[in-house]
Formats: sequence, C-alpha cells, structure tokens
Amino acid sequence: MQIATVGVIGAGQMGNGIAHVFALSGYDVLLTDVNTDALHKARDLIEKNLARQVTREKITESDKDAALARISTTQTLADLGGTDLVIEAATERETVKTAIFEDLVPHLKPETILTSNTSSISITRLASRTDRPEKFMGFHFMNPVPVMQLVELIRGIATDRETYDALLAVVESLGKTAASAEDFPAFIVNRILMPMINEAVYTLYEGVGSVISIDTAMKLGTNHPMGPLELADFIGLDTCLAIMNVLHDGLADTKYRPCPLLTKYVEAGWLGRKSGRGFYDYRGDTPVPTR
Ligand SMILES: CC(=O)CC(=O)SCCNC(=O)CCNC(=O)[C@H](O)C(C)(C)COP(=O)(O)OP(=O)(O)OC[C@H]1O[C@@H](n2cnc3c(N)ncnc32)[C@H](O)[C@@H]1OP(=O)(O)O
Ligand SMILES: NC(=O)C1=CN([C@@H]2O[C@H](COP(=O)(O)OP(=O)(O)OC[C@H]3O[C@@H](n4cnc5c(N)ncnc54)[C@H](OP(=O)(O)O)[C@@H]3O)[C@@H](O)[C@H]2O)C=CC1
Repeated sequence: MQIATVGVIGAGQMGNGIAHVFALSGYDVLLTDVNTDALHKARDLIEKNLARQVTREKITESDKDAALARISTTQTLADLGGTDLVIEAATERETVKTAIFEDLVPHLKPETILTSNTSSISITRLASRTDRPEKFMGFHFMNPVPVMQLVELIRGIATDRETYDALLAVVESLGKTAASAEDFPAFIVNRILMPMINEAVYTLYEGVGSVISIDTAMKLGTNHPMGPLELADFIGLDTCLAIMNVLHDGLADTKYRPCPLLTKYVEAGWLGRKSGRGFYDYRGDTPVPTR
C-alpha cells in the first residue's frame, strides 16, 4: 500500500517530533490535538528544531521550508479520515487512547493503517477496540524523535504481515532502524530502561545519593548521555509512572513497584521538563537539582 499522508494525534513532545521526521522525509502530515495551544507550540518547536538542523548543515533551508509546508494542523479528529497512516501519540493513558480510536474509526478509509506510539500499553487490547485489528500496530518512536535511530515495531496478536511490511518500509524511508518486539508490557526498551529509572528514584528516596551524585555516577560511570533522573525529567515523570504501573499490573511482580517518590512527584504536578520542575527545576537559565 502507498503511504503518502500521515495523521498524528497528540502534539506533545513525541507528536511534534514524529510530525517533524515524516514531513522531512516527504510525507504530508496532519497533526491534531485537543489543545490549540499545544498545536501552536508544536509548530514553533518543529520550526526551531528544523532551523537547528539547518545551522548544523544536516539539511538545507529549502528542506526546512518544504517540511514546514507539508505540516497542517487541525483540532478536528475526523479530518484525519483521509490519511493513509495514523500514529496516535496522545497521553499514556489507556482510556484516552481507546476513546480516540473509537471516535476516529468511523471516519477512516478501510485501508488506513492505525498505530499507537504507546510506551507500554497492550497493542492487542488497543487493536481490539478498533474495526481493524489486523491493520493495527505498535509504532514506538524514541525521544527526541529527530535524533534517535530506533523505532520499535510491535505486532498485536491479530496484526497481518502486510501491515508489518508496510511499516518496516516506512521506517526505512525515514532513515531509521526498526527492532521488532513481542506484545508484552512495555515491549523491549521500556521493559529494560524504566526499571533502571525507577531504581534511580529509589536510590534518591533511600538517601543513597543526591540527584547530582546519582546522575553523575551513571553518566561518568556507565557512559550514558544523560543521568537516569535527568532522563526521567526529559521523558516526563507522568509517562514514567504510567509505564511502571503497566509493568507492575501486567507482570504482577513486586520488582516493578513504582517508587513512592515518583508517585508523589506526579501527584504534585512535578512532571519534569514539560511542567518546569521534576528532579531538577528548569525555571532558571540552567537546571537546578531539587534534592
Ligand atoms: C519513554 C519511551 O517510551 C522511549 C524513549 O524515548 S526512552 C528515551 C530515549 N532517549 C534517550 O535515551 C536520550 C538520551 N540523551 C541523548 O541521547 C542526548 O542527551 C541528546 C541526543 C538528547 C542530546 O544530546 P546533547 O549532545 O546533549 O545535545 P546537543 O549537542 O544539543 O544535540 C546532539 C544532536 O542532537 C540534535 N538534536 C537534539 N535535540 C533535537 C531535536 N529535538 N530535534 C532535532 N535535532 C535535535 C542536535 O542538533 C545535535 O545534532 P548533531 O550531533 O548532528 O550536531
Ligand atoms: N516522552 C517520551 O519520551 C516518550 C513517550 N512516548 C509515548 O508517546 C505518547 C505521547 O507522549 P508525550 O508526547 O511524551 O506526551 P505529552 O504529554 O508531551 O503530550 C501528549 C499530548 O496529547 C494530548 N492529548 C491528550 N488527550 C488527547 C486527545 N484525546 N486527543 C488528542 N490529543 C490529546 C495532550 O494534551 P493535554 O496536555 O491538553 O492533555 C498533549 O498535548 C505516550 O503514549 C507516551 O508513552 C513514546 C516514546 C517516548
């Protein structure tokens, strides 16, 4: 199947990055969000990130202008009806995602491939809430999307070969690399990464180290580009907690118990970079550790 137009649902940090890379690779993109402000912010951020790529001589000014011209925005979900591929990248909450699919499905062409960028939720269960489980897949991009090479491809129990092959070809057209994961809670990347981040929060909670000592230890001791607490803030603490809850509920093992400090931060609205405060405070010129 020829994929030319892509609908992206959710204009947060992942939605804007996904729209950016698809537009730069020549796809027409229609980006939607319930929040008009998020749509405006996403467009500005895409423009800024494309400009950064021009400065670093990764792309030309005309590549940037052409990519921006390929991105349209809408607040009406039904406008995505004519797209060939839909990527849902809204908040990591199953009720939010299923409500989106239920609203969207009546407007879609029969051949449209439906995907979710979920970090952890069962693809089989999400697919079962649509009219096309055989054309439904997990399509998991990494943050920041324009920089990260990997896309995890997750087949639900009903996904057909044609859909998998079509998405594999899309990943190649973006110049990225696919890794296949089976449909178990949090797939591969977050099954491994999120317990490490959660353990870093326990290390802080139990007073083994400060925010700075934990991040410095992991950056300089294991050559990670970001420390685990800095990375948690970058991903979003609400998303980290949601993933730990899916692991805990889905695998029924206490080793996945979310750290109470992570829960408390989310309850306080301290969600990391996106809310201005998490393990670091981002309101000044440089991030300041909070513990
Ligand atoms: C939660 C999930 O479900 C799954 C996930 O995504 S888990 C999270 C996965 N992501 C990570 O682990 C990220 C870890 N961090 C990193 O790799 C690095 O810190 C980073 C790439 C984010 C930034 O690297 P840095 O060296 O500190 O910053 P900086 O020098 O400004 O940028 C590095 C490059 O990225 C580019 N870049 C950074 N952010 C960008 C963006 N949003 N858009 C476009 N380009 C961007 C820069 O232009 C630069 O490009 P070149 O090297 O080609 O010149
Ligand atoms: N952050 C990360 O590092 C990664 C996240 N992901 C996954 O990507 C998805 C998005 O995450 P991320 O971009 O970080 O989250 P953000 O919180 O940055 O963005 C989510 C966006 O979705 C919007 N939204 C909520 N409900 C709806 C709806 N019904 N219709 C349309 N838009 C809606 C939110 O609006 P509002 O703010 O008004 O609620 C917000 O603008 C999640 O499933 C997450 O697990 C995958 C890989 C990495």
